[in-house]
Amino acid sequence: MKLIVDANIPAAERCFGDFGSLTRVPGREINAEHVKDADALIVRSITQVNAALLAESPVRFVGTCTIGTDHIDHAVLAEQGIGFASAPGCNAEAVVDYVLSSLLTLAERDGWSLLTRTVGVVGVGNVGSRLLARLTALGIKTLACDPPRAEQEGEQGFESLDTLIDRCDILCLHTPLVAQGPHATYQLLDAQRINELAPGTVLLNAGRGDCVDGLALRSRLTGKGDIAVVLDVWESEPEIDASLRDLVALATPHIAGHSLDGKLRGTWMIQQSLASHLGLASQVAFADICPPPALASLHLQDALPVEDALRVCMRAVYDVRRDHDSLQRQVLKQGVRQGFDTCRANYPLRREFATLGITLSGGALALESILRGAGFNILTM
Ligand SMILES: NC(=O)C1=CN([C@@H]2O[C@H](COP(=O)(O)OP(=O)(O)OC[C@H]3O[C@@H](n4cnc5c(N)ncnc54)[C@H](O)[C@@H]3O)[C@@H](O)[C@H]2O)C=CC1
Ligand SMILES: O=C(O)C(=O)[C@H](O)COP(=O)(O)O
Repeated sequence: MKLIVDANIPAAERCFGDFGSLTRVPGREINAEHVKDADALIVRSITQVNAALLAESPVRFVGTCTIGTDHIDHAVLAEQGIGFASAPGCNAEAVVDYVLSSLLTLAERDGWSLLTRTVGVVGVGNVGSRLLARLTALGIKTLACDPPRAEQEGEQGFESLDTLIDRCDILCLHTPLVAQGPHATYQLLDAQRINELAPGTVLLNAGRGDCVDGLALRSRLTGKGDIAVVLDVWESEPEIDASLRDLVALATPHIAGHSLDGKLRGTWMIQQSLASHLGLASQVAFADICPPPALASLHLQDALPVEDALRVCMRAVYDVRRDHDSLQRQVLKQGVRQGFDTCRANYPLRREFATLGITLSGGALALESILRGAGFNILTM
């Protein structure tokens, strides 16, 4: 069996080596020539899997080691009877870590408290529901918007997007890109909604770039300039709007989900799906491919203000400022397109909050529930 595998998929040899021979190709370069004699194609989000790619290909299985599937033409796969799997939820915890890191960083930079804000979460799936759970555990007031779920499960617990815009200090977008239909998300935040954001609002998008009208966002930032924006995802990646990047408070190159744990979980889930597609038993356990973290534990022995304690623990694991700075540096060096992709290809090792064990003593014992709520692993001494 011949497998074409995105070069940025970790542990691919370990996970897919038993199925056949692997050819590694950078995701943006995978083309019809590569797949003309392949049996399986394993991608991440940057390979457009469509009729043009698959027209002359005998591929029988496509797997994407990602949550999002907007790069996949599902109709073409169905027409050609090609098996498909994605990795729902694989990096959802990493995205939540990213959101908390971003919000606590902005709070510190601009002198406000996250704990007193109301946060609106748009898209309450694997990412949004985990984010809501952690925010709630931190005692933060939240509102949720998910019209497809409200339609299926009833309105209780869900609000309209307009209510969130009206009542929230912070708006976090975690919607998939859906081009058409009653719940389309293409430019969900259009010019009108962007103009309706109250001064001081923080807008964070870690869903898909096309869910926000970038030109309208740029006008709001160059005009009134009275909102703060965190963007991990962009229209036209990797050729992102350089002037929008200059205007936002935190700009990162679509890495919110790039924890090692999240990437490995994605690879492993697709390995499981391919094994089941082939009617084989999977030979790889997740524990076989996921290494222990370099930083296993941290001890806090006295009281700290709550948000300072959160930042100390969070930054021991992940600091979003590193990714923001790295994009800025790389864009200056190589230009927007190349800089964006270099940051992603050379992404440093990052673990999830849950990999950090925290022990507490003295005054720090009072921080137990808040640190656990933020996603850390509280160890007993
Ligand atoms: N920046 C990054 O690195 C990452 C980005 N993502 C993006 O985040 C998206 C969400 O991820 P998950 O939560 O795991 O997906 P999911 O499929 O579990 O949940 C998506 C939720 O959005 C809701 N939704 C759909 N249309 C909506 C609308 N018009 N308004 C409000 N809600 C709507 C759905 O009903 C669903 O509950 C992915 O599709 C992907 O595009 C995911 C992982 C990493
Ligand atoms: O899982 C998703 O959906 C994502 O957006 C991925 O985290 C993006 O990862 P890459 O495919 O860009 O490596």
